[in-house]
Parts: sequence; C-alpha cells; structure tokens
Amino acid sequence: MAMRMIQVAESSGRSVSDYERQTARLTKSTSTSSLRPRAATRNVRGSRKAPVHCVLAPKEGTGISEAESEDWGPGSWRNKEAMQQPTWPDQDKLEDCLDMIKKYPPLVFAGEAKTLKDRLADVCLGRGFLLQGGDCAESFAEFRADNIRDTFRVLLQMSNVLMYSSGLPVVKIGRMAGQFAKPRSADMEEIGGVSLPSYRGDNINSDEFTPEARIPNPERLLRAYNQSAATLNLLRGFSTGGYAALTRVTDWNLDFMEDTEQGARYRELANYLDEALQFMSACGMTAEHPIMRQTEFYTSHEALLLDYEQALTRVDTTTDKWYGCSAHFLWVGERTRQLDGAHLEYIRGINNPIGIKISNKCPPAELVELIETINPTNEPGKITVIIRMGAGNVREYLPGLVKAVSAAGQHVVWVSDPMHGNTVKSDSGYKTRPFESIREELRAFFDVHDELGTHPGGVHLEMTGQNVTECTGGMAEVEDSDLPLRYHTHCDPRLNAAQALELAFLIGNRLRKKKNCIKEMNGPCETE
Ligand SMILES: O=C[C@H](O)[C@H](O)COP(=O)(O)O
Ligand SMILES: C=C(OP(=O)(O)O)C(=O)O
Ligand SMILES: [Mn+2]
Repeated sequence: MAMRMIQVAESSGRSVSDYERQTARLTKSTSTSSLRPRAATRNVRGSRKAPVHCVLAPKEGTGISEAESEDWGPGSWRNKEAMQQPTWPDQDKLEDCLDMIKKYPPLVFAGEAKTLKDRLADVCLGRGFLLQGGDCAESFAEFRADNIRDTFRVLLQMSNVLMYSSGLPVVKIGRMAGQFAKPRSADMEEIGGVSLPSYRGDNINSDEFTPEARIPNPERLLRAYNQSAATLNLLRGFSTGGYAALTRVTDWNLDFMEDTEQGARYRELANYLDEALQFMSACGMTAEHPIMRQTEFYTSHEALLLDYEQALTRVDTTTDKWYGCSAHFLWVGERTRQLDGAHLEYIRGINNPIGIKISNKCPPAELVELIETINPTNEPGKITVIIRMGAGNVREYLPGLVKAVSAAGQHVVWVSDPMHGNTVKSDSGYKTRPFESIREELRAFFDVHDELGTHPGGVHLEMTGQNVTECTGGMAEVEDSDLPLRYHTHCDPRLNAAQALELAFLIGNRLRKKKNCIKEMNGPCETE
C-alpha cells in the first residue's frame, strides 16, 4: 500500500468548529428500539469533557481551516435521523470509548484514499476493473493470521485471473480491517420461543444467543479498532513486504484447493504467468522492480456506525480536507442511504472514494440525486454504485438506472454485488446463496452493460479464503445438507475459496470476450 503521512492534531492546541462544539453537547438517542432512527433533535446536556476532535490548527496565514468553514462537520450527521444505530445502555462509557478512539492514530492515510480514488477514476473510464471482497461480518472469534492471509491470497489469485483475461489492471479492495457493524432486517431474533435483540456486529454485541451477550458494549469498539489496526498491519506487510511479489504467483494456491478443479485451473494460469514473468525478466524488468515486488491493496467497510466513523474522521493537513480514516473506501448500505438521513450527511463531507448500495427499490431519479449529493463536482472515481437486486431485477431496473446516470453526465463506477439480492433460507434453516443465482445476476449485469455500451466496472463479493460451506453449488458442489458442516459466518453466507475462484474464471471469460469483441469491432459480444 502506498503510504503517505497526514498529520493529526493531538488533543490540545487546535481549533474546533461550531459544529464540533454544538454536536459535542448533544445527548445520544434514548430510543429503546435499536432499529428506531436516532432522534433528529435531542435534549442538550452539559458537556462532560472538553470536546476532543482531531481537527488541526488552522494552516499558518490562512486564519481558518477550509474544512471548518463549510456547512458540514464530522458530527453534523447528529442533526439527522440515523437508522440502524445501537441503543447503548451506558452513554458515559460510550463517550469514554469514543474519546479514546478520537485520540488514536488514523487507520489509513489520506494519500492512500486519494490514490485509490485515482485508480477508481481509471475504472470509471473503462481502464480497469474493481475486485472488492471479504467477510460479510468480520468477527473477534475468526481473527487469525491465517484467515487474513487466505482471504488476501484468494483475492490475489482472483485478480490474476481477471487481469490475465481482461488485460485490465485490477483494483483490489478487501471488506477487511473494519467490516464489523451490521444493519439487520429485524430488531429482534427469535429462537425456540425466546426473543432477544439482534446481533449487530462484533463491535456492538455478540452473536451468542443470551440476553447478556446481546447488550451493546462500547468497549467492543476499542477491540474492533485494535483488530482493524492489526489486520491492516498484516495486509500492509503482505502487500509490500514480498508476499505478494509476482514471482510468487505459483505459490498462491491454497493447500486445500490443490486437488480441486479451480486449484488446477489456477496452477495452469500461474504457470503461464510465470513464463511471461521470465520473459519480462529477460527484458530487464527484474524481480527487484517495485511493480514486481508489491501490490496495492485497499480496505473498506460499510460506514454504518456513525459514532465510530466520526471518531476517526480527520483533516488531511496537506489539503485541509476531511477524510474518514477508518478505511480507504467507505460505503453506504441499502438500508441507510436515505437522502435526508444521517449516513448521507456524514458521507457527503468526507473525501474518500464512496460506495452506494442500490436495490430495485431505488428509482433512477433518486440515484441521480444521491450521486449529486455525494459528488457535486462530478469527480471521476469518487462514486461506486454497487447494484444488488437479483438477476431478474437487474434486467428490469438496471437499464433505467444506467440511462438516468448517463443522461445526467455523472461519472460512476458500476459494480455488481450478486450476493445480497440472492439470500434464501435453505431447507436446513441456514441462510444461503445458490452459486447459480449469483452467476445469473452477474450475467445479467454484464448483459445490460453490453447492451448500453457502458463499462461493467467490477464485482463486490462476500467471500473467504476458507473452505466453508455457506453458499450452495459451484463445482465444489456444496449441497443443502452440507451447510452445517462448516458454516462459520457471523452474518451472511460467503463464497468459499473454490467458489470465489470459479466465479473469477467465469467473470474473466466474460471480460476476455468483451476485450476481443472490442478489438475486432465485429458486432455484439458473444455472451456466456
Ligand atoms: O449483510 C447485510 C445485512 O446485514 C444482512 O443481509 C442482514 O441480514 P438479516 O436479513 O438476517 O438481518
Ligand atoms: C449490508 C450489506 O449490504 P446491503 O446494504 O447491500 O444490504 C453488506 O454488504 O453486508
Ligand atoms: Mn452481507
């Protein structure tokens, strides 16, 4: 990962905007329902402590920071309704934990987020492809070096498959190092006649089905921050320290995949790449070259838990702009993307590249307005629209969305999330996703873009490097009855490593056909 330092003010000697002062005084919602929106207006209570925000002192000579002079602040979301926030039982403890996080170092640097935006601008113009993937919900229980390594490794394998077939650079973003908070369909979960508050992610409560475990505990925020920092540290090590060196392309096969069809296909491709690398080395592009030794890898999560996001929102002193420093890329979920809601308010003010999840419930005009709100200057690379609606809906609704955005002249990266529109309850009672439905949604996504002449810019997957049995189908032939064998997810079912790689080969075939068809300019692309 490219690293560039931004300076962050410590807890003294800085100026604080009116918004910061105002929002530091606001009490949190006392709603008893965790799905109930946070109240738009609240009682004002005395500030327990001086507000601690990592705003820098104004730049010398300018008088006031540009960021602070705008009608936005990291806490201005508190004046809007925030959906899907937990009800913390102990507000003082929450404040204490947030105060600590506000003083912690940022997890990412503004320069990295800026570089990612540049990479996504290329994708937007059809000169790249985005691969975004990882757990639905990271967890404390599954926090192990081998889990991080295996997800990273399968993403590397997939990106090789995609680069080889498409001839395009692949931008890699993990749903990693911060993907903890979960929006839920229901406020309560019922098992065997017992009803308890839903699990909302390991940074809030535990998925254990006991009344105590389901109580939101803000100390979990500190643990999530620390886990994110350690995960990022390892990912930085892998991506820049030699693990991801292209010369190791043949070493990236996962042990348990060696005997699978996908493992064999990857080995074959890796051997081709190895030969090509030997050729390049003979030409003078040796293994020591940074392009050969390192890869760029970025992190992302849903910007759901706004208290936490605010605590990690910092000013980049080189540009005087605000960045969400909990991850390089943040997205707003389908359940929290209300135009007048708190999540839009927060997200519109930070300068990171931003994703918006879109289902068939979003009319074209609303999407145009969402994009305009977050990206009024129409900066390419700023917005990634992540379509998740099921194959049938993609064919019916995506053309209208694409046409409206194109007619408005808006620059976006179009990405398919073929997971969230395809969740079903299996006969055995597990939430699952049939591989064939996932594949069908991707096929529909590519077809629509081919028909409209727009760029299918990428995929967003819930997946893991582990050999889990959570999604059915694929060549690995996971059956309904296999689901209990290795069902480890804390929220939604993920593709296992073999299924993820199989999907990469299928997408790769599609991208290869598109490339050849563009090259030959001979009418409509052959589809798969
Ligand atoms: O990951 C997305 C959502 O949090 C998840 O799909 C919600 O699942 P639920 O419908 O079981 O609440
Ligand atoms: C909550 C998620 O997605 P969506 O907002 O699309 O439902 C998710 O990506 O885990
Ligand atoms: Mn999910």
